[in-house]
Amino acid sequence: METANPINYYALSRKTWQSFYRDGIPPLSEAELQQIKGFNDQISLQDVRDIYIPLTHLIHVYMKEYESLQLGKDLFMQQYTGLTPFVIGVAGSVAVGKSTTARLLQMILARTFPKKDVQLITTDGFLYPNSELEKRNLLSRKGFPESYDMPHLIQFLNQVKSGKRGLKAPVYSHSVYDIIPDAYDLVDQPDILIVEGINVLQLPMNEQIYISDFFDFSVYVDADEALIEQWYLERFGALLDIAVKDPTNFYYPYAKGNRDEAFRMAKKVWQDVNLKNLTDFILPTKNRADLILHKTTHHKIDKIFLRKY
Ligand SMILES: Nc1ncnc2c1ncn2[C@@H]1O[C@H](COP(=O)(O)OP(=O)(O)O)[C@@H](O)[C@H]1O
Ligand SMILES: CC(C)(COP(=O)(O)O)[C@@H](O)C(=O)NCCC(=O)O
Repeated sequence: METANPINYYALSRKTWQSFYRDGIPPLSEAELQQIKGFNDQISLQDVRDIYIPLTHLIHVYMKEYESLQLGKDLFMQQYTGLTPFVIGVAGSVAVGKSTTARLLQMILARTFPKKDVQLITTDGFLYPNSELEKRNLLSRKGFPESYDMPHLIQFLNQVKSGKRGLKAPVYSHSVYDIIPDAYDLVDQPDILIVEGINVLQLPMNEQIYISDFFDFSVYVDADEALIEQWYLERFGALLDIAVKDPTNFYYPYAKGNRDEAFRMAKKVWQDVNLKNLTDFILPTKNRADLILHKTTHHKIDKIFLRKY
């Protein structure tokens, strides 16, 4: 897989990155470490210290610039609009670890800036429900650009930026494999909103405005294809283990059936759907991100690319 364009990015080793802003940061408390382990016990706490803490400082630099530009614009226009949410996009392949990265970021930002309300949504919730995908003959295209209700997502982000209260983001469940009717994530005037999804840096045709127009900072989570496939299959295994106890789970029949056959099916879905989506529609958006986090085996971040301009 091709790496970031070296012309407009600083290529930084993990060692260089972790040397940024090391001083004066209080160590994570036992409760915070437990909280992180609580949502994924595989996460390396070394990564949290070495990668995510410098990252929050970088985001703070962008936030200061954002606030100052907003105030400057208000002064110029002789008006007061107040601060609008700072929006962070997290992009990357299916199963590369976007949602894990986004949750970590949410937790560490909230800890670093205790007065800021940090909220998180995922664009999976803006997929059309399976019934609608079926009508549009798109069931085998889940995750591709046309499977999302982009106008809805754009309108939603516009409302977030306009300071609207009590917004309801629809919710997708991997284990139901569909949108959950009547469920939602509340977005209520956050100071920081993290928007995570495979499509967040895409430039769909027929849209006057893109999702990324609402972003004040963006991250692309990157890794070699073979590793992402491995993580996809590991997650599939974990989904089967959960499903075996629940007949209503989408994966229940696979969990009860022959495990090798189930994995053969998952491999085919990876090859025909998610890998194709990665190659054709997700990877081309990588060089639009402000920061690229490159992961190697065991999800360890080994290289970081920071956009120069
Ligand atoms: N930093 C990490 N350390 C350990 N495991 C991780 C890490 N990030 C992701 N994973 C695992 O990789 C799989 C895919 O991660 P997930 O966050 O669900 O990806 P995405 O949101 O990109 O589809 C999951 O099984 C998750 O537990
Ligand atoms: C819902 C998704 C499009 C989004 O993926 P995510 O980034 O949340 O893992 C994906 O998990 C998916 O369901 N893809 C379709 C093919 C499949 O894996 O079943």
